[in-house]
Formats: sequence, structure tokens, C-alpha cells
Amino acid sequence: MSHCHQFEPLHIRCLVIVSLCLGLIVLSGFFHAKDKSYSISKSPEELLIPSTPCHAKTNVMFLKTHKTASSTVLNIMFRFAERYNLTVALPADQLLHLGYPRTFLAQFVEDFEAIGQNYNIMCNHMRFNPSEVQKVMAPNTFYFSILRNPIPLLESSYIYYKNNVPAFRSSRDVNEYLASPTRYYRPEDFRWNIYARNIMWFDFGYDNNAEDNTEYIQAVLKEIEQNFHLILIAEYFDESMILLKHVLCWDLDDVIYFKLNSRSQDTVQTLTPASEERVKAWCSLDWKLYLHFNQSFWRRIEETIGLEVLEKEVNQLRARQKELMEACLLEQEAVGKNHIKNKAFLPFQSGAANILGYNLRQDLDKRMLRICQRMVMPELQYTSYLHAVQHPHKRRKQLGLPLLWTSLQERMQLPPTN
Ligand SMILES: Nc1ncnc2c1ncn2[C@@H]1O[C@H](COP(=O)(O)OS(=O)(=O)O)[C@@H](OP(=O)(O)O)[C@H]1O
Repeated sequence: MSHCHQFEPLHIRCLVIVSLCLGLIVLSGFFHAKDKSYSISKSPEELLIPSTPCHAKTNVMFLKTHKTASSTVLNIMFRFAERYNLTVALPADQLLHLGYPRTFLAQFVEDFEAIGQNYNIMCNHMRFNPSEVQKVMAPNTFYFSILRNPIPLLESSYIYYKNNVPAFRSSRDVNEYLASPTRYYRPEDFRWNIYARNIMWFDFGYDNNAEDNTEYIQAVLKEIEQNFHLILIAEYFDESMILLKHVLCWDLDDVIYFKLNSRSQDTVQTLTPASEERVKAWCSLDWKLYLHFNQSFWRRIEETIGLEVLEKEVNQLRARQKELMEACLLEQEAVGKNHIKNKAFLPFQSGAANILGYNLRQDLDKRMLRICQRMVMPELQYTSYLHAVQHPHKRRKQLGLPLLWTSLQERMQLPPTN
């Protein structure tokens, strides 16, 4: 600073620099006025360019399809709901899903009779039924969903539902099942066999055993395009999050995530090339659904943000994710079910899968603990927790997990619910 007093031009330059800095600080405060729940360093470039000049959309419906990375999206949605104090359309009473696999009805939502069409967020599993969803969600709601390549999806589904799906139970492994699916699959076993064929088609509300007919498929694709504003692709999860963030006008921080509901590598089976081809034929409705929306996903990127911005922002997302993982996690990765120390964070285990979870660092202060807990909170625990917060007078959901709610809450050190 002493240089500033020596030479007049330098003095003026210093003044200009100081006022510029002050201006920047004020501006950055203005553009980032929304409560940032954790502070991750921002580059000077980011401070100069306001990331959200538009208005964040807060009425959002996410159709949670099965085995498509949808639990990670649900966690993002729940955190967003908490940040803005939004009302979530949660499963009623002891339901953990919105009536799935029954076709959705508004009465499956907790307190629908009292709250009516005033929910902001809806994202638990359901079988889509637009007219009933519209009774719950406001007319200006944004609808989106996610699809995954049916080949890895079927393998994931096979392992996860191994013990429940008759078609899976009676085959030795996924390759054997795919070698002659009709030997194991009986459409009459409707309740469980939905996971064994065209599960995404079913989740969108259609008949997963329908004939593969071009006219019918085109009609369904058109209807989905009318009902949904955006369809994401699990294989391009980070790209999907960036597109979502732009379309919803959310902050980058809103779409930072830790991968949830993944499996240990030793519970993944390898499909033979022949099996991969068979999935395309056996699940041809899902295959066509996926091909169609994979194309429109990339078209949408080109029409909106473009590949250059996409790449830049995907890198930013990964950098922030890494920062947050270092801040929150004991190990820098997900760990097997037997290595999860705090059983309150144990994800629901199913079939032959070892579903991974996370261990938090021991030295987190209160604020970071709150943030990190939410990043790793599995679907059922988070659903149950939000249900208790939103509906304090209702009976708490019995999770069927080893812990009772009270000890779950104590161990997670979550804030009181009323
Ligand atoms: N971010 C991200 N990117 C790519 N893939 C991801 C991501 N998050 C979760 N996953 C994978 O999604 C599978 C779990 O899907 P769901 O959470 O939808 O399953 S569930 O229906 O709710 O049980 C599960 O797949 P499998 O591991 O093959 O079973 C997860 O690994």
C-alpha cells in the first residue's frame, strides 16, 4: 500500500483496483445471495460471471425409474427441497414408495387431502400416471426422468432382485436367463417379473409385455415427450446434471452428488456378447426408448449449452465433488456393506448385491456434519426423515432396517423433527 502514496498515477491505479475489488465483493455477494450450505472455493473467473441470472425452478417432478442412478438423483432433489424449505410429495403412512408397482394415485401421497395441489417436489418411485400426478403438482411443474442402457440395467436388476423375481430366482445366472428368457419368465407373475423385462417402459406407465410395434412405440415416445420436459441418461450422469442445472436454473452446488446405491464389483456379473444382443431383443421396448432419448439428450445439449460449456462445467462439477469427498469422507470412495461403521447410513440391501455406502470423517464440525450426512443418506432413511420433519404428528415410517427411528436420529445427530 505504501507505493500508492509515492506516485500520483500509481495512486489512481491503486484506487481503481481497490474499488474494483470492493465492487466485485459486493457483486459476488449479490449473485450468490442464496444460502450456500457449504463453501467451496470459487475461481476469480466464476466470481465475475454470475452463475444464476435466472430464477431457480422449485416445482419439480422426477419420475424415479429403477436401477438407473435414480437414487442419486433423489438425494439431489431432497437436498434441494431442504435448502428452499419446499414441500415434498412423500409416500403416505408406512409406504416407502408412491404405491409402486400400482399405477400412481394422488391418495398415495401423505396429506394429499389437506395439502392438495401445493407440493413442490415429487421424486419417490411410482408407476407414472399423469392425470393423478397433476392433482398433486402445480400446473407449472417441471417433469423429468432418467434412462439407462437396458443392457447394464438388466444385469443390475438381475442381481438386485435375484431373490424376488421368479424369472431370476429359477435361473442360475444372468447369461442363463438371457439364453432363453421365456423359459423362466411368465407374464402372469406380474407383481415381480416387471423387473425382468422392459422395466423402464413399465415405470413410465406402459405395458412392459406389449408387442414391439412401430406405430405403438412411436405413439408412446410422443406421449412421453409431451409429458416430460427432459429425459436424462445415466451413462452420462455428470453431463445430465449440468444440463439439468441449466434447464432448472439451479446452482452447480445443487447438483453435486456422491454416487449412491452402487454395488461392489464382486457382485457384478459379466454379460457375454451374445447376452448383450439378446437384451436388445428381449427388452426391445426399453431399447428403443433408450435409443430415442439418448439422441434427443445430445440434441438438447447442442441446442442449449453446447459441448464446450458442457465440458467446462462437467470439469467444475467433478472438481467440486472431489473437494467435498475430501471434506466429508473417511475413505475417498464407497465401501462395502460390512465396512459401513454407522449402520444408520447402511443402504437397503437386496438380492445378491452388496450395496455400497460411505463412512464420514470423525472430525467434522456441526455444519459440515449436517451437509455430509445428507450427501450419503440412503433413499429410505432420507424419505423417512423428511416424512417425520414434514408430518411430525404422523406415525413414523418403520424402515425394516436394524435401527429404530430414535436411535437412527440420535446416531445421525439429525436436527429434531419438531
Ligand atoms: N452417478 C451415477 N452414475 C452412474 N451410475 C450410477 C450413479 N449413481 C448410481 N448409479 C448406478 O445406478 C444403479 C442404482 O440405480 P437406482 O438408484 O436407480 O436403483 S433403485 O431402483 O433405486 O434401487 C447402480 O447400478 P449397479 O451398480 O450397476 O447396480 C449404481 O451403481
